[in-house]
Amino acid sequence: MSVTDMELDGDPSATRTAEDPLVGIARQLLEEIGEDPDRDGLRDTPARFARWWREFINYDPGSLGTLFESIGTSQLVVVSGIQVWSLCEHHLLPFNCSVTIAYRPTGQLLGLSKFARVAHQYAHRLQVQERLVDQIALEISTLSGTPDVAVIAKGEHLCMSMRGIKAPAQMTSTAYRGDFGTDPGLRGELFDLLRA
Ligand SMILES: Nc1nc2c(ncn2[C@@H]2O[C@H](COP(=O)(O)OP(=O)(O)OP(=O)(O)O)[C@@H](O)[C@H]2O)c(=O)[nH]1
Ligand SMILES: [Zn+2]
Repeated sequence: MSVTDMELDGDPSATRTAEDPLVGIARQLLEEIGEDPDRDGLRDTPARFARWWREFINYDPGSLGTLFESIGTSQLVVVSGIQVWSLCEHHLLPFNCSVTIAYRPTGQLLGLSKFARVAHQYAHRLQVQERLVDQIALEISTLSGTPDVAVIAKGEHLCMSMRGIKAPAQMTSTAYRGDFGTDPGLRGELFDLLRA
């Protein structure tokens, strides 16, 4: 839901700007942790909190469908180092990932920027890293019309670094579709490229 003018009493002509319910939730949170939401410094915090959550959840990936005519070869295309931020669904704490997307465009060629747009689209929601890579791989496959897609993400989760076990660590997750799942040679070519 966005922060918008809302209809009052079912009368579409009577509108006013309604306060985002997230503002009230943030005020309650501040009170619960012993803060005064009306003190200097915190007065605008509930509205900022609401804005950042809406910005995160309502992320618009923009245009995704730009495709180019295939050049008729089956070269491997790898886009690496795509940095995304997501939120772990267990603790609502951020994790960041460096995402690599590879595909063998037997169908059409996908515009270069679209790989990052897709990665951000699926990062902007409550996630686990394993599902994030799976969803990106499926979307790239659907958009490009090629079954051969690999996605690798290396992430650090604040829920592990700043709380709980407090052991910063990197998690790597992979999604291999099509020949990437069955052909060790193709995966080897990808790993060689990533090492180069
Ligand atoms: N597999 C996976 N686990 C995640 C991810 N993000 C967070 N987790 C883990 O989710 C688990 C939730 O475990 P719980 O035991 O229910 O929660 P908790 O008591 O706060 O666990 P601790 O983090 O060990 O203190 C933790 O082990 C987290 O490290 C993710 O993307 N993938
Ligand atoms: Zn977590």
